[in-house]
Amino acid sequence: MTVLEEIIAGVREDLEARERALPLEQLKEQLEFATPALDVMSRLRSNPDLKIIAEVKRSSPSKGALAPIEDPASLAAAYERGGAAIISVLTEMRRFSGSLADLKAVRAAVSVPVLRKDFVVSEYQVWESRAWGADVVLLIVAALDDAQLAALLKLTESLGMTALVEAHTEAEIARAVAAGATLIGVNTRDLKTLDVDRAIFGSLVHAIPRGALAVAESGVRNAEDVADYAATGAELVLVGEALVTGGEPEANVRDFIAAGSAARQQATYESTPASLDGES
Ligand SMILES: O=C(O)c1ccccc1NCC(=O)[C@H](O)[C@H](O)COP(=O)(O)O
Repeated sequence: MTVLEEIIAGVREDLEARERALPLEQLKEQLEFATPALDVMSRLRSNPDLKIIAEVKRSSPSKGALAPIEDPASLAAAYERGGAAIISVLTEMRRFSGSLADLKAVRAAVSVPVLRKDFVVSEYQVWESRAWGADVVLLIVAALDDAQLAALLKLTESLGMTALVEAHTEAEIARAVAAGATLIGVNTRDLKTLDVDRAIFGSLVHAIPRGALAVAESGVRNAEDVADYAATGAELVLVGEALVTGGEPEANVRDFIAAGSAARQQATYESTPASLDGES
């Protein structure tokens, strides 16, 4: 079994227990009272800067324990003060020490969109994400077949949420596009081996259509890495470990945005015909 398959096996077991405790029909009733999800794509498209998705991440299969994060709401509030466009909350319990309670606490603490970062393999989890306050749901192409991906994306959007559809290869990006994804992530961590290769983003970004937004995920150690992703075409960068272990989360998010935005501007300038000609 790959790491991804092992994680998903555990996710399915935990999911069965939650479905027994709260069947889907009862869960749907809770949504009648939920506030609508935020319009994430409009917010993202209205801002030309490099945007940071800042993650609440206690532990991971690749690194083990990262940070205790006793108060995820305070961490998320610091990320928001630093300018994070989206707060990502890992809700998987066994390997990432996350929970739906973290998602709810973060939702209550910030006004920016909140991403439920988990291994979504069923419609129940999509309904659940909305019920616990998510605006964005992660859908991992490698974890789903084409029919599942299309159905989960459709359900996510029908509930007013946005799907961050994550790929790791050109073929997976093609599947994300075929399913109708408009927010497409390239995870530079191979979820089967856990190896990180940041250069993968630059080599695959051309496959993401212009109408979609490109997200570089994983492996950021510092502002320079954010700038490198931005220079090669990232509109958003998802950062976990560097923010939870780096201290000063607010200042670090701010620095990452500044470095990424400067690199984006430089890349745009260099690609305009006038600048190539040396004209002003
Ligand atoms: O982080 C892991 O080790 C991991 C292993 C298996 C599946 C998913 C995993 N991480 C999820 C993520 O995508 C990252 O948390 C996210 O991109 C941030 O990565 P990083 O900045 O490298 O912490």
